[in-house]
Formats: sequence, structure tokens, C-alpha cells
Amino acid sequence: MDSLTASPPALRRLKLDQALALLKQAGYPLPATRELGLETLQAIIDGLCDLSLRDALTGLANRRHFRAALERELDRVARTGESALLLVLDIDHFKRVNDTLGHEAGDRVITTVAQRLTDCVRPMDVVARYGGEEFAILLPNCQPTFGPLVAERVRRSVESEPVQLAHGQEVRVTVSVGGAYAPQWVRSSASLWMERADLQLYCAKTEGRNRVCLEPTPVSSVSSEEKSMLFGVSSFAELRELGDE
Ligand SMILES: Nc1nc2c(ncn2[C@@H]2O[C@H](COP(=O)(O)OP(=O)(O)OP(=O)(O)O)[C@@H](O)[C@H]2O)c(=O)[nH]1
Repeated sequence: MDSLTASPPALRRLKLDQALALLKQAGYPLPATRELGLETLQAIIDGLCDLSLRDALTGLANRRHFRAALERELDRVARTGESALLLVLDIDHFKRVNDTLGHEAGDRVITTVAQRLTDCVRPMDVVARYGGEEFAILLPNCQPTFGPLVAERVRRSVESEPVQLAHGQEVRVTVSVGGAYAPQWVRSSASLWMERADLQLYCAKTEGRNRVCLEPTPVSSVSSEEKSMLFGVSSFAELRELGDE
């Protein structure tokens, strides 16, 4: 008997009520009936799955969801050779917003930036809140000639208008953007791709903020780590040995 079936009925009912309350609060549609039929159970499972993939403040994809999308995209690019761009963004001097206007104003800035990012990309692109004031956007099928244009559009969408706060207050914010393309025809990892985009974000910050830094073209050179993923070996020596066989 597993732990769920072993629970007393009252406890099970309580957990179910908690799940229903959570979904209701998040605005998920649930069947009106309180009968625990298949339809109700499926709606609860679907709702909880969806909730587990979203960031609570903005409703964007959360880190877990985004990492899975990156892995899927890497796999697709390795097979098809299409190009895909990853952008990472960080709100500039965000600590000042919190310190001078308060945490609630900071939250308002985060949700407004999230909305602007969502509005300026295609529905097929994945926008995520990756950390506190850090966002990431996955742009599948994005040609290198368009990359700089898209990244600049994203940067401008945040800068374009002040964020409206409570009591008629407003604040202007900007973002720094770093970007890297997925390596084509190579099996890479989400961490390596993210690292390369982060490096570009670091450049954008150190070069003065409110700017875009992108790796110029998709990387065609293959790192030793990526080579080992491609061939399933851990060192060049091992790779050479394989070639000699
Ligand atoms: N209001 C609010 N603040 C958050 C949230 N998550 C993180 N923060 C704050 O975001 C701030 C991030 O500050 P820093 O990492 O110093 O960066 P910064 O001030 O944006 O400076 P640069 O990135 O160097 O331009 C910290 O003060 C965090 O407390 C959140 O969900 N809501």
C-alpha cells in the first residue's frame, strides 16, 4: 500500500481541497461538480502541472520550464541545423527601484517588463522569468541577420515608456541584453548555451547597460565538452584512440 492510499480519507480530502483552492486562486477553470470523477481529476492534474511551470508573480515560464524548452530546442537545432537565439536580460540598477520606491513598486516593474517582453516577440518564442529581475527569451528559427534587430526591439520595448506605479507615480527602467545562438549540427547543453549568453549580458552591463551584446554568428567551433557529448567520449586522447581503431 503506498503512502497516498494509506492516508486517512479526511486527510486526502484536505489535500484535494488545498489543490482546488490553489487552482481557484490562480484563476484556472474547474468543472462545477464536486464529484471526484475522471474529468475533475484530469482538470486538477492539468492545472497543477501548468502551475508548476509558471512563475507566480508574472505568469511567465519559470526556470524549470525554460530549461526544458532549451533542451528541446538544442535537440532540434542539432538535428535540423536551423538557427535559434537565446537572449538573457537583466533590469538595470533594479535595486535602486526597490530601495527608493519600495518592494511593491519593484514587483510592478517586474510584471510590466514581463508583459512588454511577451508583447514584442512571436507566440512561438518562450519568455521566462529566470531569476529575481532576470528574464530569458528563447527564439527558435531566428536567422543571425534578424538576431540583432529582435534583441534591439526587445531592449527598446522596455525603455520606450515609463512604468506606471500606484498613486500616479511612474519610473523609467532599462534592460541590458546578452545573446548567443545555439550551436548548429552539434549536441550541446542548456548550461553551456546559457553560459555563453550570460557572458554577453556581462559585456552589456560592463559596457554601460541599456544595450545589447550578441555573439556575432552561430558558433561553428565545438568545445571539448560538446565534442564529448557528440561522440560519447571524455577526452581528446580517447577520441583519437577511437579514430585509430
Ligand atoms: N521587488 C522585487 N525585487 C526583487 C525580486 N527579486 C529580486 N529582487 C531584487 O532585485 C535586486 C537585484 O539587485 P542587483 O542584483 O544588485 O542588481 P541591480 O541593482 O539590478 O544592478 P545591475 O544588475 O548591476 O544593473 C535585489 O535588490 C533583489 O532584492 C522580486 O521578486 N521583487
